[in-house]
Amino acid sequence: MTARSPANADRWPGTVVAIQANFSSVQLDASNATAQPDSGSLKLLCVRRGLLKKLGQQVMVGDRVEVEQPDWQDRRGAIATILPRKTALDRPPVANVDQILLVFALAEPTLDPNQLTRFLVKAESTGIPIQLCLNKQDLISDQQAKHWQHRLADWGYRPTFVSLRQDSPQVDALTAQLQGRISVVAGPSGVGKSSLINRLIPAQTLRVGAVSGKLGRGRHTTRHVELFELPQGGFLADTPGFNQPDIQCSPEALGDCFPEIRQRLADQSCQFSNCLHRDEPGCVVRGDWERYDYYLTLLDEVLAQQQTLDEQRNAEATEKVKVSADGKLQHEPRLAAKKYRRPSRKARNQAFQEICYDLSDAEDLSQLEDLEDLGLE
Ligand SMILES: Nc1nc2c(ncn2[C@@H]2O[C@H](COP(=O)(O)OP(=O)(O)OP(=O)(O)O)[C@@H](O)[C@H]2O)c(=O)[nH]1
Ligand SMILES: [Zn+2]
Repeated sequence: MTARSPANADRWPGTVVAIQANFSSVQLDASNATAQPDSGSLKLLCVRRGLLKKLGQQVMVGDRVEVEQPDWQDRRGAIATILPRKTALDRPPVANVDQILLVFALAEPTLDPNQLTRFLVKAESTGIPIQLCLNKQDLISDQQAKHWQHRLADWGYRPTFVSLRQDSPQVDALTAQLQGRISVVAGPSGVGKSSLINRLIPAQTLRVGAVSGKLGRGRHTTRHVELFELPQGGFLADTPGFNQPDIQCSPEALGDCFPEIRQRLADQSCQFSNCLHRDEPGCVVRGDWERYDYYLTLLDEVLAQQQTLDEQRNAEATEKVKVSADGKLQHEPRLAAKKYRRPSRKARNQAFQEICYDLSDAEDLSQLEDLEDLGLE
């Protein structure tokens, strides 16, 4: 985390840990502690400076920001700068994620290689590094653990085996992997994600980390993403948003989501550069490896998806689909030029309400110009 420099002495660096409506909860860096007593590990409820709004810059959970004019008493401030993002996940919407912590159980529920593959491919498709954690080691024999270790090594993964029922030293190894990083926890239901988070973040921290007032929504609502600070530094995002592993990537990109394929293509090349590794001649990927059939199944899925998308795009280009009062789809020709269409009354009202909401928080009056832009003055 960056320390404050004299040049930006009135700006306080921090990380956005939650967003609700127009407010961001910003956890200030611990390095601020010397400048303001009690400001380290302090959260401020912040609005966006008017200029950021004019530039159309949205704040995301995980964003590194600089806060101005902190009101230490009321714990409020204004976000003056959003620093460039290293990464930006879509679902869940979190910026600067360093790794995805994928949690599965070795038993109860039974470790299903097909389901694990779907989650792994989904995680790989983001391009963000993956840490695989296999929990409930206490429920299987050493021999079974070895079997999974070798099997997953063939897939290209080196998981951390843990048991949250026992004092597992491997949990410390996991702690070290998470330190100083932003990690998103993902995995199916019942594998022990909550148990792991409770182990990694003692109850005290969680209580302190809980948002209040205007930000106070449950941490398990789908829209809500929140980062929890780890005692050793770093943040964990626990979110259900990631947990439907619907694979959305192009057929050409799917191969990149399998370490086995990456490995084969690192050593040699297929005859055709756009090879999808099915039945093309001169393919170096096709062959006798465990997950090849899973690859083919997922390939069929993404090919079907792409076809649907192409059809939708073609239809959208020439016509508009509307749902009539009796639930039937109606096709209408598309209006030629956008500028002749007035925004709907609903859209204008919504935009108006959003701006009023902002104004009621008295950020500054420059947003009145936004009203003019919308023709609502
Ligand atoms: N035997 C055993 N049981 C465990 C272990 N870790 C968690 N459990 C149990 O597994 C069950 C599910 O754990 P949770 O932590 O709620 O799992 P989760 O992944 O958060 O589940 P969801 O909230 O449904 O997503 C609970 O009954 C835990 O007590 C473990 O290491 N060994
Ligand atoms: Zn090929």
